[in-house]
Amino acid sequence: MLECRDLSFHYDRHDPGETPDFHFSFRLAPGECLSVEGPSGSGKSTLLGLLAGFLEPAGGTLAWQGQDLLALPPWERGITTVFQEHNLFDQLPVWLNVGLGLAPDMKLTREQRVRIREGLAEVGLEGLQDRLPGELSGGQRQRVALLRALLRGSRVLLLDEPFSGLDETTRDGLWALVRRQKAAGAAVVLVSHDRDDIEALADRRCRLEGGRLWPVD
Ligand SMILES: Nc1ncnc2c1ncn2[C@@H]1O[C@H](COP(=O)(O)OP(=O)(O)OP(=O)(O)O)[C@@H](O)[C@H]1O
Repeated sequence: MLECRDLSFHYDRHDPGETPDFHFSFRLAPGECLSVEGPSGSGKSTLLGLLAGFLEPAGGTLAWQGQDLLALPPWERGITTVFQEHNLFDQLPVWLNVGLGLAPDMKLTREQRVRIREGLAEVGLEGLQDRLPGELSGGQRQRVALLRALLRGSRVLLLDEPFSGLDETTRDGLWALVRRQKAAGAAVVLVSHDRDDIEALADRRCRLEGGRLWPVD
């Protein structure tokens, strides 16, 4: 269970802007997907940043199966985030960019190489394994980043509008990969406004408003 209890945060500001203080609480079982909707500026990236460990909360608790995650740096939390920007390594070919998810030291086993090749085919990138990210379209780069995150097999996946702008076939392939991760026990937080994505993947929906998460029926 991913358990987030009154995880709170506020930005230091000098202006009297309208950004509220944030207080996030939710529970997410292994294999479950929670979708988060909310208007621009409502705090969706802030929520993901707190969960991933890129922002430090002012208070509250965050635990996975009872283990305190706040005590751990981002890379030890077992959480993988896919942001809107793809964060690929420009100097590495596609297959190695994906491989970094499986072996951060880039020493890939035969099985891992096979898994990468299969994964690339599943998301419609067959034959592009030797290209550099700069030689791909935006949608292709998005698929590389997603595939890297999904093959990593993290216990918690944070997805920020991951399927926007993709054609249906590609999106279906990526949905299938996310479902497989769910079946393997990953808890997924999906930031999305896309009704199809939400219906395809989310077990529960919530909305971010006034700095808090509210359930949506
Ligand atoms: N570094 C910062 N300093 C001060 N305020 C910030 C900072 N980053 C974000 N904010 C404010 O915090 C609020 C939440 O921002 P956040 O980026 O989490 O929203 P969001 O829901 O992800 O928005 P979008 O959908 O546009 O990406 C906004 O009002 C934003 O102006």
